[in-house]
Amino acid sequence: MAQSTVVPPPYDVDHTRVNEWLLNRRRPVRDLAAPPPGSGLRPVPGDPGLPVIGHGIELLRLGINYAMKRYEQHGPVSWARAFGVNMVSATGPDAAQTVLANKDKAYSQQGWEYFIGPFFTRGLMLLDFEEHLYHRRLMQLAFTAERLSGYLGQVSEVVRSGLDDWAPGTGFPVYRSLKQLTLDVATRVFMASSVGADADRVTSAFVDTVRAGTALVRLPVGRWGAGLRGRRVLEDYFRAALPAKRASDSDDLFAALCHARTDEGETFTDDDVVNHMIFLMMAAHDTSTIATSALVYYLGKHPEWQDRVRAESLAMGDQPLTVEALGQLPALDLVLKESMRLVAPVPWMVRRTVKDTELLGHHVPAGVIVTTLSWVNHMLPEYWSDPLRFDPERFAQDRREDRSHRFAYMPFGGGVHKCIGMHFGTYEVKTLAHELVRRFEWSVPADYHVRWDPMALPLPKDGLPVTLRRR
Ligand code: HEM
Repeated sequence: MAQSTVVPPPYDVDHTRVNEWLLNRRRPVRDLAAPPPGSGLRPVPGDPGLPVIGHGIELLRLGINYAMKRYEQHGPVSWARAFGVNMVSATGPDAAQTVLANKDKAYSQQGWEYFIGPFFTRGLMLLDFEEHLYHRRLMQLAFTAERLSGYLGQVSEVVRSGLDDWAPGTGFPVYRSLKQLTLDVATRVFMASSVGADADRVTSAFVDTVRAGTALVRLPVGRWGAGLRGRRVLEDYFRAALPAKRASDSDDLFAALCHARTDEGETFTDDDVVNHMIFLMMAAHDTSTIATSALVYYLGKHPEWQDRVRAESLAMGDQPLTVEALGQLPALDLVLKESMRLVAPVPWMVRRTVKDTELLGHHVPAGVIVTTLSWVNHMLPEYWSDPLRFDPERFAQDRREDRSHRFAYMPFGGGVHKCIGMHFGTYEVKTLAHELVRRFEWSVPADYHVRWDPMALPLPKDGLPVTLRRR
């Protein structure tokens, strides 16, 4: 595969001198580890960065821009030290495929464990191999087509009543408002309840647990400490709700996990249910909020697409959205795909090698953190025409640029850990968008460019203010 040409940053960073310096300085290249003699493998090139903090500052300040720079400098496989460990970047679709398809069983979820293990312990994404398959099979029972249809009806209800409360105006804070709405959806669909008086405590516990993963200081203080406290709040919350849920026959996801039973009689323990619920709430909440925020942003920037999406939704009338009805919104489908290409809600995926392995001809030793970078893959000009341009038609049948490589487009990951909530998440975001365009019109100034925070997940730094009008 030809090396990528220089790609401008896909989102703005502050063009301060410090950032420019961080982005452009070159350090002497060092090998990560010597390949076994006679293996014919090459070492992984890279460098450790500054003493103690390594390249952590660059990653936190520059995010994908920095990953792109390293790809240009070293190619698809390189290493850097950050957050106290050596990390190998597996950039580009070929590298992502090797890692995520994991044919050699060399890549384990212990990579996530290192960053978010203390906060999301034994969530599905943190389990490995046989144990993971066991839990995934059981959890799948909560995501059958029949269950999804049931959830979808509830999503529509919550979204419709939530949007009735929105007070339009100039500078309307899209991100915060969507985050509240997706939390309301999650508490209704996942728990058949409202977190009510606990809402603020539970919401901030989620925020703290998610942000803790990129703490530079991994001690029970500051960001890391807040994450640990957040985890305790969530555990107490779900554990207290568990007995009633076990006894109930409600149609929410929490109850579905309590009652999941395979033909062989396998079930989840109480601890399993609490761990899975905490992870699921996190996995569903931020990702959907970011995907919807990106979609709202691009529709605000491109009124011709907003009109097109609205025309389809208005033509559908007031009927409740079903799985089939959602399939009849092709423009919305294109726009959502393009929004998640331009802003991958989960921009990187983390693994750890459990044995020495080969990655695109490079020797990667056991015990190393390996990251695949979906957001970078979405931006490579080898796979996408004019990658920085908002161009939903690239996903249309006659172009299908996403088929250029199985791992060129991977907002939901790939391989055995591919997002189990992909269909639910897609329905939720489409429902939100459908109800939004029916009720409102919105715009952003022509010279406005949102900045996505490279900390943990890409959140709009300024909360994404738009001018919102009721139709
Ligand atoms: C737009 C919305 C979403 C996006 C972009 C997204 C993205 C992802 C990605 C990239 C992964 C793979 C991580 C890896 O391989 O390391 C993943 C895994 C996962 N997601 Fe999602 N997700 C979304 C919504 C949801 C929702 C709504 C749920 C639950 C209802 C959910 C539950 C999960 C779970 C449980 C896993 C772990 C799967 C496993 O390890 O087997 N996600 N998601």
